Amino acid sequence: MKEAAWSVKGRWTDAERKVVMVTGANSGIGLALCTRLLAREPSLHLCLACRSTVRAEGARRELLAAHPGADVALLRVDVSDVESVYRAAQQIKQRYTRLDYLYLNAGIMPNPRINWSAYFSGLFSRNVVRMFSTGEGLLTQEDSVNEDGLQHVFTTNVFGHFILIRQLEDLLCHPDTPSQLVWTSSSNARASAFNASDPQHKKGCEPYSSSKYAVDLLSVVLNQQYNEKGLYSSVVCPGLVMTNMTYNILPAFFWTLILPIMWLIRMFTNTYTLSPKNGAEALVWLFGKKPVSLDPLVKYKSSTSGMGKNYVQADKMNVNLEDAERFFEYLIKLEAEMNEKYK
Ligand SMILES: NC(=O)C1=CN([C@@H]2O[C@H](COP(=O)(O)OP(=O)(O)OC[C@H]3O[C@@H](n4cnc5c(N)ncnc54)[C@H](OP(=O)(O)O)[C@@H]3O)[C@@H](O)[C@H]2O)C=CC1
Ligand SMILES: CC(C)CCC[C@@H](C)[C@H]1CC[C@H]2C3=C(CC[C@]12C)[C@@]1(C)CCC(=O)[C@@H](C)[C@@H]1CC3
Repeated sequence: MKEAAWSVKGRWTDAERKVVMVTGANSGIGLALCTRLLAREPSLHLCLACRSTVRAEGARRELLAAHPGADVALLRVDVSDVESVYRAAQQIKQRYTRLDYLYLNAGIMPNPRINWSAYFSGLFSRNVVRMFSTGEGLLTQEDSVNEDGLQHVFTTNVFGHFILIRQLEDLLCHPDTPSQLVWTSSSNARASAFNASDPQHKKGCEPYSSSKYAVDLLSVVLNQQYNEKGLYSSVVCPGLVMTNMTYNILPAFFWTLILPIMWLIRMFTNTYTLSPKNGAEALVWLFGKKPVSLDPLVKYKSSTSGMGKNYVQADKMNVNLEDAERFFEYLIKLEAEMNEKYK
């Protein structure tokens, strides 16, 4: 770290201290991750990258209440707004000389709608377990366009984070001391929801599924491009977790009402992690894992057994490598346009 101003409570951060940044850290899985990381390694420097200063300060207070000595800094960034990402990256470069972990966790699923006819026909099909564990075909969303003319879901879940990584290359790429990117993807990521000719999903009605598949593709290419430079990327699925995102699909009282059913479903699928703490399992597990020991083609899934035991399941991803390369080229082109506009 560079400046005294960023050492909370007037303490300097020494070179050994790991620097961890989490986007979307003020609630849900992001906040649970921060809590668990501090419990595991109290000495780390944690930076909460959030769009709302008020909510970020609230999260920081909560973390400090549980871990009074913790070193927690805040950074304002709206990942749906490319200009905000460039500004944030500038600030990060002024504050830090390196980033050990960058958790790319912020994400949205706006205006979700349940396809009830798919739900009821799925209930009596062979795919019922898959339907409940991935939500495949059950949800549609209504996307919008931001001021740059970019799709909102794509920018928030993928592109804003991509720009952040590219802007922070110097802090992330140290071949002797590798850094790790950890994406909060989803088992809802589906190749058939992604169209390489329409990577922003302008035409479809499943932008969330498409964006999470895009994350999976991107992570694969990032590993190809950056491993030699000391940067590694992994994708995680936290399972189905009760957070603001899921309370946006169905009201909180409904989820509470069907909680016994969800515990029952847990007997058949280990993906109903339900609490943010359980959902953060794979994200915490990756912290401290040697990046070279990780498989770039695997999605690490937080899992909770019927008896409530947490563990991580490694599932091979079904990604199209040609689409991955084509998508990366698309991102690089779009980045060049944004660089011209904002740099
Ligand atoms: N809940 C679940 O079942 C699952 C969630 N996930 C993924 O987990 C991640 C975390 O979601 P979850 O904890 O569930 O939901 P939450 O809504 O609780 O958390 C989302 C976080 O992202 C932040 N965020 C959203 N938009 C932006 C933005 N434009 N700029 C900066 N931050 C932003 C939110 O901030 P704010 O408070 O300001 O809105 C919030 O802190 C997401 O990527 C989601 O797709 C994946 C699989 C399952
Ligand atoms: C469980 C109940 C009796 C009925 C609930 C039906 C649906 C609302 C859920 C069934 C599977 C769920 C699911 C998700 C959302 C809610 C369901 C569709 C996700 C898509 C939420 C976000 C993610 O990223 C996925 C991992 C979830 C997969 C399962």
